[in-house]
Amino acid sequence: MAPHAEADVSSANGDGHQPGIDGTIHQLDGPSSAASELFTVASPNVVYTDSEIRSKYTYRTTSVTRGDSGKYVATPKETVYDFKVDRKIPKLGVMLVGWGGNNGSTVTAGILANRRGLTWETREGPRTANYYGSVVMSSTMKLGTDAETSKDVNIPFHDVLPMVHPNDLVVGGWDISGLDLAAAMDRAQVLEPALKALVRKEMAELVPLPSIYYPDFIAANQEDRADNLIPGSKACPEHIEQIRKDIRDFKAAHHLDKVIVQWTANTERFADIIGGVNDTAENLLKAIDNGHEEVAPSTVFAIASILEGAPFINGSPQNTFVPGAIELAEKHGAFIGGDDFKSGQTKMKSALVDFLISAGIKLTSIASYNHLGNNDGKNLSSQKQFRSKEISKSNVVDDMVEANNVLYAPGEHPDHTVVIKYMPAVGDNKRALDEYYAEIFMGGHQTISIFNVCEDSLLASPLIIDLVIIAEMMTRIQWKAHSAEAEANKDFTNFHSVLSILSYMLKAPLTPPGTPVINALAKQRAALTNIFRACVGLEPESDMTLEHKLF
Ligand SMILES: NC(=O)c1ccc[n+]([C@@H]2O[C@H](COP(=O)([O-])OP(=O)(O)OC[C@H]3O[C@@H](n4cnc5c(N)ncnc54)[C@H](O)[C@@H]3O)[C@@H](O)[C@H]2O)c1
Ligand SMILES: O=P([O-])([O-])O[C@@H]1[C@@H](O)[C@H](O)[C@@H](O)[C@H](O)[C@@H]1O
Repeated sequence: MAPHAEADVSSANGDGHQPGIDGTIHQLDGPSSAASELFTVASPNVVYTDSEIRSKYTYRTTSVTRGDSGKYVATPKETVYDFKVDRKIPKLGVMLVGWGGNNGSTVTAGILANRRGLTWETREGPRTANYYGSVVMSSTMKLGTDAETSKDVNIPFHDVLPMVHPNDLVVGGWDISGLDLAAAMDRAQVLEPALKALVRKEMAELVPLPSIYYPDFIAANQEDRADNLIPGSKACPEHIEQIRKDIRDFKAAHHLDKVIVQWTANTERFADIIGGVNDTAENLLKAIDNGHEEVAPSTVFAIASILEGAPFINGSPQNTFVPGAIELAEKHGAFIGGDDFKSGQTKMKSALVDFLISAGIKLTSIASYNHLGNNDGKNLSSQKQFRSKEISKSNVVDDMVEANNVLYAPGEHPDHTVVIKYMPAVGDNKRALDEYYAEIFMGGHQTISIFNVCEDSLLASPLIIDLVIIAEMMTRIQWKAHSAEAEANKDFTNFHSVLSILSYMLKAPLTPPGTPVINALAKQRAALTNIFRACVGLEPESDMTLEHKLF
């Protein structure tokens, strides 16, 4: 295989041929992406054609105003939307920036193992490939209640809309380290030897494309792996064009319908927001033309993806999406999402804090310590990179605190500290130690202490998959305000460029400018689930179960 050639993870041979694309592997494994018709919605508001699902959806909210007396006035509000879902499941490629890292190599091997239905020996006995930890592939949603038994009927999340199957993903990407994916897998020290042996041949065929390297944005301790570089140490138009060409070439080589780019490379330092440099789309493009040193590699990848029409997702905490990048995405109608995979300690926090505060327990202190020994931890041992992570890990409680003005006065919030230490010995198996301290009834206290061993890359990899599948699904959903006289196809439009629907998978969710950030895990999942349900004309999941209460 030519050096730096990306390849479908399913390529069972080394000549660059993509059997997965041509269906050879599929014929062996059977089509995994055939849209399973698990259910249809019987409603005058939902119409199925061969190519589309159309639904008329009444969105019910409550508008609140202050009356003259100072009392709130709550007014139920209804807005009717038309949704249109393209049922054609595309041939989808994902290009990972940082493909040779722990996450990149692990998710690639995981997709390959799932696609081939591999089973391998471990100390605890045989294990078979799965997608545990993926909301899309391993969780369910309530479809409704059985008409006869009144029991809940739950369906796999993946079946609510015609989504891409991760087994069908064609994976490629870039890395400043030139190791092939088999060597990268060994370097990562994440997967069992028996599993690695089963995928080694295919993984060895996968070699990351050279990437851009601006030393000032990541820890100096990363320099020793930077041997696979595109010339140039600061942003320039040539870097944009090279990355755009890489995306086009990857799409053409694998006969893809779409490509999604996802950053799973090192955490960068925050970029300064500078008027005239990165505050607008025009200034940002000009800054790149002028080789401004404050434009980060992740922002260059985001710009290249936006200009190439490829959704770009940031799995790291840095402020990739400077204001100019967001404006550029909006101008081009391109999708972006981020920031920072929410995989372990913070995911737990965004559920536990929601539980405590919504239970009326006054959380007063959160101490979050963690140590890890992988290369991510090595990079984060540098203060500027740690600061990026500290920000994304610290803001996750804000919405839940602000939502409870009984417990917290305006501006009041729990003490919250985040510590990350690099301890090579534990490798990818991050230790997260948390103490939650709260005031309870009549001056009492509750102390919750958690010791949480997160195998970081095995928790992050399913999120990488979910982000790709959901972002791609969003490219096939359009909406318009319902009006009987509107022509059938007139006025349909995409969701906003900033895909806040991805929040569940992210620590510091990016939202459309001026809109609130929701970190509470249950709310994030409900938003994702209920938007997808609305696209097939179904009401939001309700746990009222009046049918079980109104006898
Ligand atoms: N549970 C998790 O693993 C988790 C959770 C949240 C966020 N993250 C973030 O995901 C990212 C990846 O995590 P990881 O454990 O895989 O880290 P890693 O260090 O193993 O992998 C990062 C890879 O990016 C490469 N890289 C660095 N700069 C690059 C550039 N400019 N272009 C291309 N490649 C570049 C490195 O060579 C490395 O191979 C980190 O930013 C981390 O903070 C990870
Ligand atoms: O998602 P989470 O477990 O809260 O956060 C993790 C941090 O605890 C860890 O230090 C870092 O290396 C990972 O990239 C990830 O961000």
